[in-house]
Amino acid sequence: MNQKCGLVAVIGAPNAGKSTLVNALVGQKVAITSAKAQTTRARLLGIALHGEVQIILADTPGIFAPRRRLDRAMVAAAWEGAQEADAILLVVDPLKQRRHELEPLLETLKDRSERKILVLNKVDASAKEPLLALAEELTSKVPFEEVFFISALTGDGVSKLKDRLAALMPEGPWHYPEDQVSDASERLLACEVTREQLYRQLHDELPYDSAVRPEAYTHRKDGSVEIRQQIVVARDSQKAIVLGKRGAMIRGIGEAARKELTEILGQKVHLFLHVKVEENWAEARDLYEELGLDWVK
Ligand SMILES: Nc1nc2c(ncn2[C@@H]2O[C@H](COP(=O)(O)OP(=O)(O)OP(=O)(O)O)[C@@H](O)[C@H]2O)c(=O)[nH]1
Repeated sequence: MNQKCGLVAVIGAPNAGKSTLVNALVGQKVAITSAKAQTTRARLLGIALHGEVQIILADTPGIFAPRRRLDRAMVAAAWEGAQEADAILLVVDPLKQRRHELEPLLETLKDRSERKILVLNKVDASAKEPLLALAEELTSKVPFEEVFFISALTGDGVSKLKDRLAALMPEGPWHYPEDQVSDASERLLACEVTREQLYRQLHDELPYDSAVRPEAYTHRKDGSVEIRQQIVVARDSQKAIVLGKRGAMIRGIGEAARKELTEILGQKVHLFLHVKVEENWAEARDLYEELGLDWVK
């Protein structure tokens, strides 16, 4: 058996479609997607299989100009993902290029020794001519070895990209068992599902300063799982928003998250959510560790 296995770092400005692409490559939902920028806080890995090849995808947090400690930790986590990679994919949304976030990435990428691949995403929503011009412009700035035009949403071009990635992976034994599509612990994945529901149901009312923290994850004797989570916000006024009138909002969030978790985990789920106010939680070191991020001063 000639097994192959390698790591691909997926980077790009927030909202470029990285999580959607990872899901499309893996063929099932592992990373959480959302229309709101910067939702990827923890680094989740997706594992795609292609014949004898295992492609490990680092679905990195959106990289943007870091201001606070949390942001800097996210950037560090993103680059850490790119460090040992056999290939770096830069995913760009041609419609919203977010130049202030893209330019520093291009600047850093151009001096890196890894194989670099440019992925122009969302071709389903873009015209052809500007796409070609953009590809030309970006390749003149960074020596990308290849350019792919894809739609992570419709799947257009994704299998071609996957074929190519598989061909690039070095020989070596698989790092993960065949049936494992993500090494994100179920605990963390469960928090991501709740966080996605928070974003979905509160839209722009939800402050960026909020997080979902795992409290307990217990397998009950009857085959069901009991999940307890904390929703952390920075102020009392935010707590009131999350709770809603007579708790209606948090009940709706919990119910939707529970349904999705039941489907993902394939077992009965009991989900308990608590809202906690923690001023300056973003500065709390233990939370960083729970999120799987390095503490960056
Ligand atoms: N039309 C279209 N929309 C897409 C495509 N790929 C992703 N999107 C949408 O773009 C938005 C952002 O996608 P994500 O996959 O969450 O983006 P991301 O780069 O992981 O974002 P961050 O987590 O903020 O870094 C979502 O609303 C997606 O549905 C695509 O190929 N075509």
